[in-house]
Amino acid sequence: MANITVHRQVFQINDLNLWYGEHHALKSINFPINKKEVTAIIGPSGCGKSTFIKTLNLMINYVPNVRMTGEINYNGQNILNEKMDLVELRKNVGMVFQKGNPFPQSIFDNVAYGPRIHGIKRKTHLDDIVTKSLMDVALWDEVKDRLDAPALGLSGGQQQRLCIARALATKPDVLLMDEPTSALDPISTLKIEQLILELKEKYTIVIVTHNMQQASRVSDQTAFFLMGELIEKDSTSKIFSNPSNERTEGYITGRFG
Ligand SMILES: Nc1ncnc2c1ncn2[C@@H]1O[C@H](COP(=O)(O)OP(=O)(O)OP(=O)(O)O)[C@@H](O)[C@H]1O
Repeated sequence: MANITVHRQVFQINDLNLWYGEHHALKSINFPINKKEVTAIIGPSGCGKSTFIKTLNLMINYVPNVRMTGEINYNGQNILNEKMDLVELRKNVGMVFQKGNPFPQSIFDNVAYGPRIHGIKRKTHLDDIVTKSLMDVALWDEVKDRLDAPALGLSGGQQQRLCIARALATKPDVLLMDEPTSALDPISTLKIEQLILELKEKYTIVIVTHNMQQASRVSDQTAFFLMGELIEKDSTSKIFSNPSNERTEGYITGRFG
């Protein structure tokens, strides 16, 4: 029988340290991220949440004077290895930011952007990808009659769903979301949360959030960061009902942060 290794973890982070110049922003982080689960990263401002999520597809490499040690194993391969193909990595590990940031192009071209970069040119193929990606984020019905209209004409919540569709169009297996609803109204926020719950059937999702209700609503695992350290990571129900560390409890009960 073939020797097949099944990775339940998409990422395994081992002893990850990160410095911005002299500032030690991530301190010896050890962290498995499970496949097809939602992992929430919580913690007070400046604790390293955004820094951490940006290491997972090496968007952090765009920041000058960053140094890292340790390992970030993605499907068994250490992405800190110099030979890593970053275009391929970011195709597989997509990212959505705080504010929807569509390109100043049409709705169609925004979603087709990634597939085109990866060499898909045939119109019918692009049509299929764009339709499916927009359906996946429940935006299709709202935009199907105006795919050639500028994406910047959409509402904030629609722009954020469009950016999720743009990330999905390259068929990633991980979706990183850095405070994806912090600029949205409550109804748009609920739509994104509903979407996250649907997307986890197919994707592994890591979400940074300041909103603890949101973490408890959408995530399976929660990790609490404080001053660059991972204080505790556990199932979301355990973190919010009976955390092991008193600093986690202090944060989730609102005693600090
Ligand atoms: N480009 C940078 N250069 C230097 N220091 C940085 C840089 N980006 C972040 N830092 C510092 O690293 C630490 C972690 O920042 P990070 O943005 O990851 O925190 P965060 O938990 O995401 O905060 P917030 O919730 O406010 O977004 C902070 O002390 C921050 O000032």
